[in-house]
Amino acid sequence: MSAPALAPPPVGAVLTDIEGTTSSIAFVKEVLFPFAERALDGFLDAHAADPEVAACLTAVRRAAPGEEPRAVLRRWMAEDSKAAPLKTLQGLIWASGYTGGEVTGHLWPDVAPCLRAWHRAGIRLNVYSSGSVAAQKLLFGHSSAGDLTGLFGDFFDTAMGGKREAASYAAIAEKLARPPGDILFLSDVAEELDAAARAGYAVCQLVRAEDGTQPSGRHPVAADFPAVAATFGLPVPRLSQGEAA
Ligand SMILES: CSCCC(=O)C(=O)COP(=O)(O)O
Ligand SMILES: [Mg+2]
Repeated sequence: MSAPALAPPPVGAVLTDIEGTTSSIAFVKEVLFPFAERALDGFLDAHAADPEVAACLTAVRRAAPGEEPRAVLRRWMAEDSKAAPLKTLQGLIWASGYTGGEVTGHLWPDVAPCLRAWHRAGIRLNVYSSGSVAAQKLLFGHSSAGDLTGLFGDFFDTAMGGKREAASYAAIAEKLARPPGDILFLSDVAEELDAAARAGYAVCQLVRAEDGTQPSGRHPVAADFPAVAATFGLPVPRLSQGEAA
């Protein structure tokens, strides 16, 4: 007789990535990034002296001495660099798009019902993205499912360290005052999951067909958030037709 499959240990908190996990890669690459690229010059012309913008430009000059900061920012955009000054500036630029109604934060239809059910069940929800904390709050605050910011406890960006470094996840667990094994990290990127797993987290790879994500073979996979819930013993809400993936 074969041994019964062991249930995974209960999850007390979820830490979720955004691009490729809660939201489509196409939204980030085809809506958000081009919006920031188009608006960059006008934004810098109007705001270069604002303290937060000036600090970003100083950081760009320090990172690429002798180069024109706008050219550096455009190169970083083309490379999808996760450099902090670029991410901060993108967030500041997106603010006008979200608040003016030009941009709505994309969420896969299965995401909000699960987040609400997990929150109701007392699971602490948190975000970790390369996008700045301000940009994360904009996306969830102006999302296709309404303002979801109240569901989240903490938002983390690369101020905690890179997403492919185990130390970042250890630092986040400390901030959340939880043992790493109590936290489930959700991402589409295998290297991020590797790092979180090294720090002791439970992990799950989101393999969303529409994004063309390939399973790494190194981690549990889920096609959507209800599949995450089923695998890790979290509440599974009943989805209406439009919310099913
Ligand atoms: C906060 S929304 C914009 C996402 C972004 O700028 C990005 O670089 C994607 O990073 P993620 O870590 O969410 O994959
Ligand atoms: Mg991602």
